[in-house]
Amino acid sequence: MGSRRGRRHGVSQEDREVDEALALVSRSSQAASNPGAEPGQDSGQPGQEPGRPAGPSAPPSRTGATPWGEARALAERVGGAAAPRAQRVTLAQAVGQVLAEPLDALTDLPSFDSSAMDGWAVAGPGPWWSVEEGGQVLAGHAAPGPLPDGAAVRIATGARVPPDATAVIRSEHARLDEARGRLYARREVVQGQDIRPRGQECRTGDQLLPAGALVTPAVLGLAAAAGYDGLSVVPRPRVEVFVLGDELLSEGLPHDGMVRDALGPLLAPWLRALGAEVLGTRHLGDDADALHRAVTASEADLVVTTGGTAAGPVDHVHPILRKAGAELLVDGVAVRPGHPMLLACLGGGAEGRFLVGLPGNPLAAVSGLLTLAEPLLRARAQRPPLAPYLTPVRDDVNGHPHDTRLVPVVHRAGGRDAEGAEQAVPLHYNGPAMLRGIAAADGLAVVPPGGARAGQELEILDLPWTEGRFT
Ligand SMILES: Nc1nc2c(c(=O)[nH]1)N[C@H]1C(S)=C(S)[C@@H](COP(=O)(O)OP(=O)(O)OC[C@H]3O[C@@H](n4cnc5c(N)ncnc54)[C@H](O)[C@@H]3O)O[C@H]1N2
Ligand code: MOO
Repeated sequence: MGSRRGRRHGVSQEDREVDEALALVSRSSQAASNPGAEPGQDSGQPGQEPGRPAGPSAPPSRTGATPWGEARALAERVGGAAAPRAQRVTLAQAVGQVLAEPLDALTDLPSFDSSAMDGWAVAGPGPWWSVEEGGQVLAGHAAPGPLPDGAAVRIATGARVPPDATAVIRSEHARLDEARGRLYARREVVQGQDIRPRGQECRTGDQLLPAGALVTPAVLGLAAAAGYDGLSVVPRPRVEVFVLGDELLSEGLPHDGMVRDALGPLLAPWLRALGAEVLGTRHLGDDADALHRAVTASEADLVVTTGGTAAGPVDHVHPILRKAGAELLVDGVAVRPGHPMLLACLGGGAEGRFLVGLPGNPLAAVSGLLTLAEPLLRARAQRPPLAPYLTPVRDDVNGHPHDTRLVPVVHRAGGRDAEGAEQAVPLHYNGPAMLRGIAAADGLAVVPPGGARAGQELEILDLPWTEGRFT
């Protein structure tokens, strides 16, 4: 706390008043109804109704904190400001990255006239005589010779259609009189049927996908079919995580005032799900020199720290950023939880190297991850912006008088109203030090200052596992 620009050291009277007011409301009206809420986090101002803007008696807004939407937009801008050079990688390495160049077909597809079915290639009207007893044209085999008019030859799906063949008849639609060596069609034969002509899907040079397309497993298949052995992609942003705090344990039960490090295990896979390459996660304790050395020596495009963003005696993030000559771009965001989060530029030339300082409280850290790291990484990897996604909220949600709130919700898995329309169900256990709510959630609802009424549409930030899948 106290991390707003120009007054990082100490807590102002104004800040104390805000938090005391919120804590009182929370204790009197929230605690009983919402066991998971924490003082100052799940409450509106006294007497305030959800969905109403803060009235004249609302505590004053904190100065210097960047509005939530502005902070996200700024993180996206700096992330996208300098496009990193394209990188040539194998197909397998490219999955999950973004195409740096359009995917142009290197060949016609199919690259030869091919049979769509197992059956007979025929030339001209029937009945046909079999070209050679037991003869057949198989996929991948040598080019067959021309088919004389009136002839038929067995053919397999994917095999080259002999020159001069006029149709393919599926085996189940043909009858072979073996004694006479004659082939009869059981139904009308249409010129060209079940022949896939060369270039049906694309011609050499056709654009199959534009630059910027996400390389999905389906894109890998298409690229391979179209002749690619590797792809030119936008490199994944490299991220290094420094977990701060002497009180953190890496295993076993919490004891003696120590707590388990919840962010080390959470951040690397979450960052990977956001498209980053994670160089490593290191626990640095509360050692300012070690943090300074680690931040200045890091080769990452983005350094993510956890904890130490406030103004306590061992909160070293601001001092080491000053010492490193970093430029603070965002120093506190008007969002709960997570308001002490910060974004700094560490220099690094045209492309820029950045640091996102996540608050130590675990849900506050998730809030910082989605507010600052996600847009920065997305823009740097040149992934397309996400269209805002709105859904009505099932229940009233208390808001902060001035700040945006991010509240864990379930919206895909089971949140439906009587008519079956999707709705977001706000979850309890959403205090800044709690992960119980977010662990059960598939999104975070963006609650405007003043709160929201049941039925009101709120923006939802999807979590990477929203659709029930995670790799
Ligand atoms: N006087 C004030 N103090 C605080 C304020 C305030 O407004 N005035 N704001 C509080 C808020 S809100 C937050 S968020 C935290 C942010 O503080 P820091 O970023 O400096 O975080 P720490 O002090 O290092 O830790 C806070 C809390 O989180 C626990 N923690 C830290 N790292 C981890 C981890 N990896 N895994 C699990 N838990 C972690 C830590 O033990 C503390 O309990 O400041 C408040 N203070
Ligand atoms: O409200 Mo703090 O920002 O716990 O997260």
